[in-house]
Formats: sequence, C-alpha cells, structure tokens
Amino acid sequence: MSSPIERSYNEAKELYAKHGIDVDQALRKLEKVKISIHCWQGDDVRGFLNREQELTGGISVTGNYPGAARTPDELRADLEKALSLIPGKHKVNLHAIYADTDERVELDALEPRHYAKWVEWAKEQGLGLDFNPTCFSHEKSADGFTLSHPDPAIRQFWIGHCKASRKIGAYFGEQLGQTCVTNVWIPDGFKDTPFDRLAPRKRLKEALDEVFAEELNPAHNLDAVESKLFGLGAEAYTVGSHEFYMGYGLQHNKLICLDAGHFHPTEVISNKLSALSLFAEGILLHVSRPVRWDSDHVVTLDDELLDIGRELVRGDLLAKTHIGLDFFDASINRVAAWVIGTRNTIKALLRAMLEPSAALRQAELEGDYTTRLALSEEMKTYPFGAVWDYYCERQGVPVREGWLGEVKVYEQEVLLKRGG
Ligand SMILES: C[C@H](O)[C@H](O)[C@@H](O)C(=O)CO
Ligand SMILES: [Mn+2]
Repeated sequence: MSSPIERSYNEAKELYAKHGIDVDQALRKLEKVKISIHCWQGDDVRGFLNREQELTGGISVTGNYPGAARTPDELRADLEKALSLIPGKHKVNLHAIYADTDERVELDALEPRHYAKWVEWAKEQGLGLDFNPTCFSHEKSADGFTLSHPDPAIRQFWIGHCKASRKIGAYFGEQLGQTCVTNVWIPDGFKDTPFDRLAPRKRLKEALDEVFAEELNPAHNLDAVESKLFGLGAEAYTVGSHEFYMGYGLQHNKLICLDAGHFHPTEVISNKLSALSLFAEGILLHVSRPVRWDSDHVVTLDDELLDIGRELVRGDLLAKTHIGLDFFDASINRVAAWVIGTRNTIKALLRAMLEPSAALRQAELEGDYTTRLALSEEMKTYPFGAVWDYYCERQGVPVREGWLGEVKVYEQEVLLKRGG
C-alpha cells in the first residue's frame, strides 16, 4: 500500500509527464548536486583561533539568538543536526579561523594538520570540504587593507596566509576525494572617495600572482576570487571589484565568485550566469539575500533564488558552478537558518528541473511569446510540492515543516544549555 506522499508523487509525475518531464530522472540529477554549506552561520563568523576578536571586514551579524557554537565539536554537532534535515549529500565550507587546534598559530603559519579533525569528521559524515583564507577580523587588517596594503610586510603576511590556505584546500581535496574550492575574498577598500584607485589594484594583482604561483592539482583544489561592490567602511571603493576579479579570473583561469549581495541593488546574479559561463573556467556562487544592503539574510524561495535555479538548469551550468551559501543571521535559531537556506536552494534547483524546457525553448525560437508566457505561468502552480515531499521522504529527511520540531528539541536539549 503506497503512502499518501507516494500517491501524490505518482499523480504529480503523470501531470509532468504530459509535458515530457521525467520526474524520476530530475530527482536523480538533483541528488548529485552538492551545496557548500558555510560553517560561519553556526557561530556568527567568529571562528576559534581568536574568539575575543570582534568581527571586522565590513561585514556584520545582527541578532543575539542563544546557543551559538563555541567550539569545533559544538559546531560539528550543529552541522550534523542541520545536515540530518537536508536531503542529499553536501559539502561544508570552512574559514581558516575555524582551525581545530589548541595551538596559538598565526594565520600565515596555518598548516593542514590544524584541520585534521575536520577532515576526520568529513570522512565519517561523507562530506566534502571547501575553504577560505580569513582576511579580516585580525590586527593586520585593522586599517581596512590586506593583499593590497601599501606596506609590503603586511601584504606579505596576507600573501602567506592565502598561500597556506591553498595548501590546506588541496589537503582537503586529496584526503576527501572531492575537489576543494578555496575562495579568496578581501575587504580592502576606502570609506570615502580615494585619490588613487589604480595603485591598490596593481598591488592586489601582484599579490594574487604570488598567492597563486604554486601550481596545485586541480582535482584537489580550485581557486576562486570573490568580488564586492562595497562594505561597511568601504562604501566608496573596493579594490576587489567585479571588473577586477572578472578580469583576473578570466586571465588566470580562476573560478569567479558571484555573491548575491555584492552588486548594485538593481543587479541580480542570476542574470550574469549565462554570459560568465561562456568565458569563465568555472563559477562559484555565494547564494545570499541582500535586504537594503549586503545584509546576508537567510535565503528564501524568492524570485531571484528561483531564477538562479532556472539559469543553472536551463543553461546546463551545474557542472561548472559550485553552489555555496553565504548568510549569517543571529536573530533566529542558527541550525534552522542552515536548514531553511539549504532546503530552499535545493528546492529552487528542483523547480527548475520540472519545467517543459523543450516546449518553452521551441516557443521562444518560433516567436510564440504567448505560449512562452502562458506555459511559464501555469507551471508555477503544478504540484512541485508533491515531488519535493517525496524527495525528502526518499532521502530520509523530514517532510515539509516536520524538521522544525526536531530543531526546537535540539534547541531545548543542546543549544539553550550553552548559555550566551
Ligand atoms: C565570511 C565570508 O568570507 C564573507 O561573507 C564573504 O564571502 C562575503 O561575502 C563578504 O561580504
Ligand atoms: Mn560571500
């Protein structure tokens, strides 16, 4: 006797099949997509290397919801809880400051051994790991510059940290058999109008050439560079603008990272994917939700997220796009934030896989924009939810809001006992 969810799924399958959509095949494709889940949502981007250090770099976490992770073990426990509520097998994205070590070690002296416990855990959990040098929240980034700093000594420190980070990324890739994406983002910029926009960019270009000089096995580590339009304290100018990193990434075959909050408020990254895909080695996404500014809100299933899903699926870009998340909300349960944001991102991909792409493409080619619009609009009320529910049930995770009760229990039994 099939379950109500299976019955609804079978009815939905029949409906989609009328448009030539093979739903089972879509789910097999979806199951292969790994989302890179960012560790820093779990503790408000504080890390463990220097917990007294305040968060800098022009980014900000608001809210004071209790129960933030305070140790690597607590963070791994919270990630495990979130992952148990998310369908599929994914990756966890670490920042350098999340080293699991009792040593007092400087950023430019970090080594793979400082992350051995993370690798051991990832192996147990069947996860991949991604990585990021942490070029903020440090005394040597206090004046707002790192790789583009005019002081050669400070520049060398950050170059050393980024070089060390790439080696750690390659260690992750080699140990886990899943390529690690090591993404460089720096906060460098000016609060007010600069006199010289060019010199910092020349310094950054030369610094990155040093950072990337060592050839690493691309099966183990892929480098990414992340642009940004502005930050708190860098409102007037950022050294690593989109034009800079698009140029650098294309010239040096680096992944180009598009963060949804890093462009003008009228720009969306979904609109950039198809063009960039024709020239870039690969794309890294930081799926986020800017509200008024690069606020890093938890992603909701909004039009932009749905459009990102559509662009990736319609353009067959999933193989060259690494889908990372980047939001940090301390006003809600942090495990719930991971679950909501990751499930929504996967939903957006599934929605895109359940559209009559051949019919829509044909209608457009024939100039039949009536059918294109009518069919696109009608598909919005096809029983996508029945397919999503079945996928969750088949993947062994709670269906619909069933996961929320588990997070609330975890909150009572674990998070609230941490205090703070
Ligand atoms: C913590 C991340 O490195 C950071 O959010 C970066 O990716 C970014 O988007 C800064 O605005
Ligand atoms: Mn980002």
